[in-house]
Amino acid sequence: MRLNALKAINFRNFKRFDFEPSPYANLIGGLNGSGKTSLIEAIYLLGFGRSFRPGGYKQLINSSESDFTVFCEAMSDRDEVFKIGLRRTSEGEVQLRLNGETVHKLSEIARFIPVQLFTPESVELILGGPSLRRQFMDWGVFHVEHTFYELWVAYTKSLKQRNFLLRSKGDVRQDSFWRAQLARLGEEIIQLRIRYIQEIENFITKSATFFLPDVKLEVGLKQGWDQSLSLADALDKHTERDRRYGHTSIGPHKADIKLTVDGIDAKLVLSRGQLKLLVASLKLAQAAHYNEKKDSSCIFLVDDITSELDEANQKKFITALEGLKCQSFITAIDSSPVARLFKQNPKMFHVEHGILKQQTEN
Ligand SMILES: Nc1ncnc2c1ncn2[C@@H]1O[C@H](COP(=O)(O)OP(=O)(O)OP(=O)(O)O)[C@@H](O)[C@H]1O
Repeated sequence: MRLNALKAINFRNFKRFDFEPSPYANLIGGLNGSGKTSLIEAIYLLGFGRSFRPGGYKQLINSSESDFTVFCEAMSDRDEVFKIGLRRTSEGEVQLRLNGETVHKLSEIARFIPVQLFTPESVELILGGPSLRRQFMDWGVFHVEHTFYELWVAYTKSLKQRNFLLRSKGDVRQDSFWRAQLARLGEEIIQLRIRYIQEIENFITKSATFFLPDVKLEVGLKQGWDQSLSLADALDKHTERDRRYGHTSIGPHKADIKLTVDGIDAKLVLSRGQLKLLVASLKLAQAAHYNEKKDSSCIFLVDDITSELDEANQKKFITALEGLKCQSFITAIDSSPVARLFKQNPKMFHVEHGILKQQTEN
């Protein structure tokens, strides 16, 4: 998938930007606070329906306006064109458009914009809690298994219902109904995740070897309950405890990805620089798997590449992106040295005080 055109109105410090990116590499330069991150944030928003930065959607609306709009024309690798628009107002109204029609679910537009993000905060994927790794895994499952989203929505609804019942010390018979629902949906979810992790494992180890040749990484899935039990049996076993604490303590909502080096948790043995390279490997592996499964490519958003990777690793990262034929949007304060790392010249842009201009010379 590639963006042929991207437009935003009243988004962060931009009154408006409207441009036609390269189908491959796009480099966005500009001083601190000029609007580079905001530009890639607009693309992320189309792929996830929310920002990757803290603060709610109101922060995204230009401070002197009351709504923002982001619009793109995307083209699949089979040359199908999708026109996607998202508008949010300060009153909380959300409008989503797909090919001129109103749609109601973010997932209906998100599945057309498969976005990978690599920023200075991405190291949290390893250092942070399991929810970030679940999000990473579920991005992949969502994009390759179309049944996943509905299953996940149904599971989370049942989980909320059961937790409400547990907190309010409700009817035991109702609890066995919700346990059965969770067990049925949860087993389906975990099967999709197991298959995904099995498939992506080789991509991850190959990509990690490229960036960290001396590290022997192992990847596994913690499914969220004792693997020797069915989810129904595990939920039964934990019922007393769950009633006492008022929430469901096991299930796929507690899953995690295990990343180990010589049997030890990667975050305990790798340096901070190595952890960044591991994150780069994970994101590129996910994109490579997506390419192979979908016969289509992801869109890569990379914020502040020079602060994240040394020059040799910037070169490796860019070589990997070029190999995957991904469309990329890469920001850097000084983008000229980064441009020289590409085999094919990237399209160059410059942002100054919320005004985007294309640069004609590298
Ligand atoms: N809702 C908003 N309305 C107007 N301006 C905003 C809004 N939100 C953030 N800004 C401003 O937009 C500017 C651009 O921020 P952004 O993070 O995109 O810059 P950047 O070029 O990535 O900077 P850096 O290189 O320092 O990371 C900042 O000056 C910020 O204060």
